[in-house]
Amino acid sequence: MSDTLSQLAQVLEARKGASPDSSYVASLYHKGLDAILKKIGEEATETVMAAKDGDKDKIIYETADLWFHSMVLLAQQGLGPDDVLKELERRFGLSGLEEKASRKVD
Ligand SMILES: N=c1c2ncn([C@@H]3O[C@H](COP(=O)(O)OP(=O)(O)OP(=O)(O)O)[C@@H](O)[C@H]3O)c2ncn1[C@@H]1O[C@H](COP(=O)(O)O)[C@@H](O)[C@H]1O
Repeated sequence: MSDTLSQLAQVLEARKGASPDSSYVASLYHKGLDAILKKIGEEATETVMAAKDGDKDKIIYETADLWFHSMVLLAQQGLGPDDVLKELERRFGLSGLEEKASRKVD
């Protein structure tokens, strides 16, 4: 897993013990699942709008917001980015793309 995702996941885990007044992430945990899902919906919509505008910088910014809030959801559910990466790796292996990708490099 990327160091950034791994380190962010550790911070998100640590925020479970923080006061809602001291941290944005802790305040989201405190508000609960619906508040986290609302943020994911908003950030997904903003990502779509950025793509429709063809604004690459904004696509990156909004996708980062979307990934971040998805990671908050994973943490709140007792999951982490490694669970999602394992699923992607499983699909990658199943489709034979791994083999095709390595052949392309050769
Ligand atoms: N990566 C992020 C990150 N990305 C986005 N955000 C927050 O997500 C929110 C995005 O919401 P919007 O785009 O709707 O902007 P907004 O209008 O300010 O938000 P709202 O007032 O509507 O909530 C903003 O408040 C951002 O600050 C983040 N907040 C925190 N992190 C990481 O999480 C770590 C822990 O954060 P804290 O819990 O705040 O210490 C930090 O060290 C960062 O690494």
